[in-house]
Amino acid sequence: MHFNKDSLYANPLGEIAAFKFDESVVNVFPDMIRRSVPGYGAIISAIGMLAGRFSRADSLCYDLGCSLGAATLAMRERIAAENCSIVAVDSSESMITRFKRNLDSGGAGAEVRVVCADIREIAIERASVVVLNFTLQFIPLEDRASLLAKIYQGMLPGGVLILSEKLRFDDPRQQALQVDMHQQFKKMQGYSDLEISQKRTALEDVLLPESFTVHQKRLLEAGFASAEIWFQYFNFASMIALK
Ligand SMILES: C[S@@+](CC[C@H](N)C(=O)[O-])C[C@H]1O[C@@H](n2cnc3c(N)ncnc32)[C@H](O)[C@@H]1O
Ligand SMILES: O=C(O)C(=O)C[C@]1(C(=O)O)C=C[C@@H](O)C=C1
Repeated sequence: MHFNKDSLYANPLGEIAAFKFDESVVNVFPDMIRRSVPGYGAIISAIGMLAGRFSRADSLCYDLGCSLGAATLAMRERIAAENCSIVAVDSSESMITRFKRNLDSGGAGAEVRVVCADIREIAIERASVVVLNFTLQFIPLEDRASLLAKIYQGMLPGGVLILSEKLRFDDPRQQALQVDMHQQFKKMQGYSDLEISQKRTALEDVLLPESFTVHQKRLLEAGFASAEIWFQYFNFASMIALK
């Protein structure tokens, strides 16, 4: 994997284009996500642990919005069930091309199928584990309920959905505090005020965070028996929904 340092927003940009998962982001992605999402590494390893526990024989594990496959690779290491493979899906061709190239260089464990597609358009079937690791936040608000309902319907009884998201808070003081602490986290990771503010502009209208209450309500409406937060670090959280 390439570990180029993310300096995409380091210089003043005249016009700030909407954030896209293109070639320039792919080149710096592992560094960008690790320095932008507090707790990212902990979440990736827990996804591996959960896949080890919930994966079933003759089932599929889905990594939806897989990017360069960090969650897929963590799951692949831990899946011991017979005839259980991983379907990794992303709509960014640049991400998928790079992920396939990295995957070709080897590694043991569950079989992995890498697919370039829109997750709103693929079939979900025989799923024991489904991962949406910081992906749902990029799906238009009006499409989120139907996507979650499709996932629920494609899951086997006893299956798990791991949903990680940037959260927003209804209380204005909480919202201001948590956003501010996240910015402080980014500064401690070496991002400048300019980088932080230009990235914030690029993500506006692209990354749409919702509150935990909204996520939980929608998961229950999709059919899940329960949905709880298992990890939170400021305004970034990961939820477990059980079928
Ligand atoms: C923040 S990244 C996900 C990080 C990744 N899951 C990980 O754990 O490293 C969001 C990803 O979702 C993908 N994405 C956004 N909308 C999508 C859609 N409708 N269908 C498929 N992938 C999508 C983007 O291309 C991007 O790679
Ligand atoms: O909120 C931010 O400042 C972020 O950079 C978050 C975030 C994400 O949550 O996906 C946005 C885009 C990149 O993929 C990496 C991190």
